[in-house]
Amino acid sequence: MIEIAHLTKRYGSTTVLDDVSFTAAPGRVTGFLGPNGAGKSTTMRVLCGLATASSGTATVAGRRLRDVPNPGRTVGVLLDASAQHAGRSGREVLTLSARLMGLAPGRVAACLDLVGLTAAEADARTRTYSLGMRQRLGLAHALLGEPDALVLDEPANGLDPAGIRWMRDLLRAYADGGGTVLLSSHLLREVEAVADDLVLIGRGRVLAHGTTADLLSAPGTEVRSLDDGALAGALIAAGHDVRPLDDGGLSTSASAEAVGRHALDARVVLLDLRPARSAGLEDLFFTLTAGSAREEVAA
Ligand SMILES: Nc1ncnc2c1ncn2[C@@H]1O[C@H](COP(=O)(O)OP(=O)(O)OP(=O)(O)O)[C@@H](O)[C@H]1O
Repeated sequence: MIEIAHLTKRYGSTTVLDDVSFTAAPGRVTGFLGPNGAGKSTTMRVLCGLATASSGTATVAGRRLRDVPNPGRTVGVLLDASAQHAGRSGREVLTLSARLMGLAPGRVAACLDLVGLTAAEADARTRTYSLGMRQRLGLAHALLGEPDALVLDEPANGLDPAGIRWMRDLLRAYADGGGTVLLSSHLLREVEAVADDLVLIGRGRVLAHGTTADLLSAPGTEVRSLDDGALAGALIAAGHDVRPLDDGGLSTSASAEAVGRHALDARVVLLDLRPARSAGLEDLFFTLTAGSAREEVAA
C-alpha cells in the first residue's frame, strides 16, 4: 500500500503540493494524472525519498522509503529513464544494482528478458539506447528487486504502440500478482485502459480520487432493442430523457429496471442493457483540470 497523507511541499514561497492525500492499493494500478506542473513528479520524488516534504507523509507499507534498508526490494522506481550511466551497458547497470540489492545473478537476465531487451542491446552502452530502450531498461531496473510496489513516472514515453501494449499487459500482470502500481502518464487512453483507480491532481491539489469505474460512470442506461422507436416512445411518455446513440440504440435517464419494465409493457425485445458510458477519461480530465491547465491560465 502506498499512502500519501496531507503532503505539502514548498519551494521558497511557492507551494507545489498542498495537502495531497491518496492511497494506491495492492493488486491495483493507480493512474496519477494532471496537467504539466501539477505536482505528480514532486509527489513521486517525495515518496521515493528524493525530495523532502514540508509537511505530511508519503509511505510504502507504512514506512518512509528513506527508512527502508534495501528500498529496491520494496519499491521499484522509474522516474527518469534518461538518468542512466551513459558509459555502462544495460546489463552492467542492472548487475551493479543486483549486487547492491543482494540478488541472485540470474535475476538480471530474467529482467532483461522480461522487458524485451536482446542480449546485443543489453551489452551496448546506454548512450546508444533509444528512448524506448531506456524505458525498457528503466523498467527492468524497477522490477529487479521483485518489489511489492512500482512507482513509474511516464513509463510509456518513447515506447512504440506494441511497446505500450506490452507495458500495459506487464503492469496488469504485476498488479494481478498482488503488486501496487502508481503510474503517472499523459497518455489518457492508456491510463483508462489499465488503471483500476485514478488520482487527478491540479496545481498541487487532489481534484478527484476513486475507482476508474466510479469516476467514469454516468447516470442512466444504454439500451438496444428490436424496436428502439417504440421503446423510446414508452420511455418519453413515462417522463424519461431519451437520445439516440451514435452507434445505434438509445441512451436514457431511466434505470435499467425501469427500461426493462417499459420494454415488457411495450412488448419490445431487448438486445442489450447496460449502465451508460461517460464521455471518457479525456473529458473528465479536461473538466476537472479546467481551472489548473496551463492553457487556461494563459487564456
Ligand atoms: N526543485 C524545484 N524547485 C522549484 N520548483 C520546483 C522544483 N521541482 C519542481 N518544481 C515546481 O513544482 C511544480 C510541480 O512540478 P512537477 O514536476 O511535480 O509537476 P508534474 O505534474 O510532474 O508535471 P509534468 O507533467 O510536466 O511532468 C512545478 O511548478 C515546478 O516548477
